[in-house]
Amino acid sequence: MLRQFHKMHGLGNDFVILDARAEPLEITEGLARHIADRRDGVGCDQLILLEPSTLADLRMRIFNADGSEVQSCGNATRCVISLTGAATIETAGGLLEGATHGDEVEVTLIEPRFDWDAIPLAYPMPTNPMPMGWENLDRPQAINVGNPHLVFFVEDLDDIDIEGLGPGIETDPVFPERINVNVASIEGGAIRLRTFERGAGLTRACGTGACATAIAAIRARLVTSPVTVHMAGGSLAISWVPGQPVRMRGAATHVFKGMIDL
Ligand SMILES: N[C@H](CCC[C@H](N)C(=O)O)C(=O)O
Repeated sequence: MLRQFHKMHGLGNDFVILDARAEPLEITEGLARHIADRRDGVGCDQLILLEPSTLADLRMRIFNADGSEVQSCGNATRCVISLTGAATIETAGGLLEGATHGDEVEVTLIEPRFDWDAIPLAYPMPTNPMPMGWENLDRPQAINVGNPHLVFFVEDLDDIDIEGLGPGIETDPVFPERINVNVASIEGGAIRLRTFERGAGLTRACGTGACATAIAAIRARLVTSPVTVHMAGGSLAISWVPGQPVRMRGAATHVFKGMIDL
């Protein structure tokens, strides 16, 4: 069965978006992996499935390149708002709101959660920072912004082998749902970030990673809100004050429309 898809990206973090609001579509882990495959499929970091919602303008489901279905995706949320004009989006990570401002999209995610069992961690432990380390990365903050993130601050990003360290941290048993790994440095009041994503590996940008890292930096008084987060694919403006939802603003790019035989 031929289905139309949209190829989009948020600062180089790329997506295949299937709109199943009019005609239902079942996505298995294997089908998500196939579509995401950059040789045998269309190729993307995450597959995004749009469905009807009784709570919001639409429901957005997120499948990582490894096929795992997860709760939230900041960059894809901006793309879906830009593509559909939706103002509210239901996700497994919470109800999100957004609006387009010129060629940028602003999204209000959820109020972040910090308790060990909200990340989740496998057992009670402080999360700010966690009393743990992996080689030359230690004492990270663990934050849930709809999906789980670990944030390390380092002096020099270029000293860190994030592709070598990422998989072992992502799958450490202390994280029963695995975790997204963010490594950041503070430069001139802004943040430079690289993210090894759960289920997708090193991506050119991570929206929820930028939110979690900005929150961690504000909590540690390393920066003040709003803060710019620079990533390989571009920059996001993040705003957050304790007790409030986190907000991000940045670009969303439509690349092409295609057909796929499912
Ligand atoms: N890898 C993430 C999902 C995609 C998040 C990222 N692409 C974003 O823009 O937030 C996870 O497993 O929670």
